[in-house]
Amino acid sequence: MTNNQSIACGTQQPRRKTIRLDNMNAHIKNVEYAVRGELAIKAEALRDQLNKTNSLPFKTIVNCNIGNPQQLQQKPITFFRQVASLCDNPDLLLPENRHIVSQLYPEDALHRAEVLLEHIGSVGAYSHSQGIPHIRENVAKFITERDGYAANPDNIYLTQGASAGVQSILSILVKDQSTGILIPTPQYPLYSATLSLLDATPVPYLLDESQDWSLNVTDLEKSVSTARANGTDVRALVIINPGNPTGQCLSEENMREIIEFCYTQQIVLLADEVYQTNIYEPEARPFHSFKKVLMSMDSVFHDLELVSFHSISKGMIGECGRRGGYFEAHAIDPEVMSQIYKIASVSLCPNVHGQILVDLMCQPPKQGDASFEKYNQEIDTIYSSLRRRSRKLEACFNSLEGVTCNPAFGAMYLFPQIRLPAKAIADADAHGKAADNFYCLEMLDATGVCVVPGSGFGQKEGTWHFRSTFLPAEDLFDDFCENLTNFHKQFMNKYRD
Ligand SMILES: Cc1ncc(COP(=O)(O)O)c(CN[C@@H]2CONC2=O)c1O
Repeated sequence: MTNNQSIACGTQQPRRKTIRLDNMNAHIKNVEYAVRGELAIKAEALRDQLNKTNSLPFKTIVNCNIGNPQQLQQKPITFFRQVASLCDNPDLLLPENRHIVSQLYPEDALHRAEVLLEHIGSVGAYSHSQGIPHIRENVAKFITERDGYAANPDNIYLTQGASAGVQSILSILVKDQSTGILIPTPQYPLYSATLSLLDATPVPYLLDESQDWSLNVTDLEKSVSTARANGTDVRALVIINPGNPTGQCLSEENMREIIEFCYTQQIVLLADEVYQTNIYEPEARPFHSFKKVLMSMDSVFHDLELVSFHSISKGMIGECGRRGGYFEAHAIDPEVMSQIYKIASVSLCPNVHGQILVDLMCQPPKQGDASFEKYNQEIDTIYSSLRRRSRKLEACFNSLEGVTCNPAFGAMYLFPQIRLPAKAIADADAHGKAADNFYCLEMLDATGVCVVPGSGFGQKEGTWHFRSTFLPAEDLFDDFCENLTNFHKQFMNKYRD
């Protein structure tokens, strides 16, 4: 029987797919990214269910799994959206429209959009692959003003969020499986996921929960010497400061030790500083950039290879969806810089909307500008609310039986340790789940709150954690904490030994 005949009478075998799980890129199958993993997928399914029935014990899903402020009703910064909307619709700037538009937009927003468009042309055009030179000059100016040491626009790349910058630099650094990259435990899984994709060797170093998640250089040295003894070519150290998921903020002294360590061990320092304005104890734990600390040290260290990352997704801005960020590549071999440029050019350019927001993040309204008061008031309102919510949720977690939680000195997360009854761990095992994952699934089913199990970030053997943002809107926060408290009591009673 011909194929057509077999199709006609419905007896044809299903056509074998060309691309299948068994023959696709195996490195992709090894990738894990818990921030949007099992819990987040189940939360979306429950959200769909809520839209159809009210059969669940809660009315909404609260996504505390991801640092996505505007998903949880945080308002965008007015000035930023004014300038962005004018850049998107330049006819608004035409003289014949000015008398109407100037009733809706402040003078400094109109002027900023005109200046940007002089350098951009159209937001619909490809830009320079490194990012628009004018914006890179503004980023360099921001870094120089922040640190007190010069930054070169040629060493700055605008990126599709910090994620794209991190993945680009790691792909340059990783030669083959023997390449080792030091990543913290716990870590933000962008790093472990990208190393899986590149088939590189993650070299974990433990953060000390008993010391506010501090980093001990002695532990770094042990990790490096063990890895190198096993034939791993350890080349780079990832530092997330302020920390995700742990919220720690490094002291200047600790940073100097880390810089000396990298310099003597011939290790490239990758400084993920996307939370540099999410600083909740600025007196006790201020933010210092690694670039500033490096340049403040003896000039012998100034040749250390350092790549620093920043993003528009965090801080008080939270423009995650616009995908904007940058990295500054310091003291990188010029021939390697050419390779970085080549790879950037393969993707043509980062999106221009994200670039505009990077410009606004780095050069916001200044004292005396028409929009300064409103801008400052919006930033302060968001900042003080984040700080209050951080402390409220920390206190809530520390009030729970068997739970301890370090304060968040920075970032947007808390990472409490949960001590679970043996029966709960046994039940988790029976369900084929890690104990913290099982606890988080039970929390989601009972409250609609979606968090991420500590196993998605890595944790010290024998400990269990979960990560939650403190982003739910402040007017819902007391209910949010009460729901978590009630769930925890029920869970602990259910599994009490
Ligand atoms: C430490 C760190 N670096 C980089 C990024 C990437 O940011 P971009 O949006 O600029 O690519 C994130 C995002 N934070 C993720 C997303 O939300 N919750 C998280 O843990 C992050 O937490």
